[in-house]
Amino acid sequence: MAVPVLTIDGPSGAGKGTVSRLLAKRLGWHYLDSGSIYRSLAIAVLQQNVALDDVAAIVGVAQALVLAFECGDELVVKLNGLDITAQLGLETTGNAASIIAALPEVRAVLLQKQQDFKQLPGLVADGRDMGTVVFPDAAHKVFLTASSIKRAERRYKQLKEKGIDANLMGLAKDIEERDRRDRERATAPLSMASGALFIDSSEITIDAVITQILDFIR
Ligand SMILES: Nc1ncnc2c1ncn2[C@@H]1O[C@H](COP(=O)(O)OP(=O)(O)OP(=O)(O)O)[C@@H](O)[C@H]1O
Ligand SMILES: Nc1ccn([C@@H]2O[C@H](COP(=O)(O)O)[C@@H](O)[C@H]2O)c(=O)n1
Repeated sequence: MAVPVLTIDGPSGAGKGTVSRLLAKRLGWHYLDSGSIYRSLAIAVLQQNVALDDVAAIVGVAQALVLAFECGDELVVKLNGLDITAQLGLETTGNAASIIAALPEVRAVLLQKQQDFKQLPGLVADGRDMGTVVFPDAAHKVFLTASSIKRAERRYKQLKEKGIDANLMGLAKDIEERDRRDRERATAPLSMASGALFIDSSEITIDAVITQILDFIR
């Protein structure tokens, strides 16, 4: 039986994770936060003091990566049995993830780990290349974006709520730099999949985004 897949790609802070988690719950489907895999790898690489340009060593860390995901209201991620959820959302983690995600050898190792999430009754997958590379045959594809200043403001609020110190201008600069790297890399760059529904969430609520996607897939 074919497994229905809904892919939601877009830049950092567009709301992909929030919307995907809520949709997965609503539909009773599995959820893949592919960014958390790249982020977990970045944490493992940094923990082991591997340089971010040492391709062979990073591939070794990727091959040995043992991750467990617990998807409740918040996603809990364990690396080799240890809870790394608190480190996942840090900007340093996101920036390191984006640097190693540009390496084709790393993407090749992580491809199957992501495809393994495709299981009945269905999957909502969020990331940068879900609809273009990882699940090109997905039944439904969405490209979710928002202006970079809105995304920086949302990220700022999110970090402050977690008690993490943040600087709005610094966040905006980091987000733009990460977007540029994700869009311009040679392998699996961030781009809109053909046939995807385009949504700009700058001026609309999370509920409105969810309604548009549910209307699209029904
Ligand atoms: N339409 C919206 N209106 C207001 N706030 C929103 C909207 N969409 C998302 N947010 C808020 O923006 C923040 C970032 O959202 P989220 O983490 O889902 O983005 P993301 O695209 O998954 O980012 P990343 O790719 O970096 O993981 C969250 O605090 C979320 O609640
Ligand atoms: N499918 C994906 C998902 C993520 N990345 C890279 O990881 C970085 C962190 O992702 P978040 O979604 O958690 O912000 C992101 O900037 C990308 O470089 C990816 O390449 N492909």
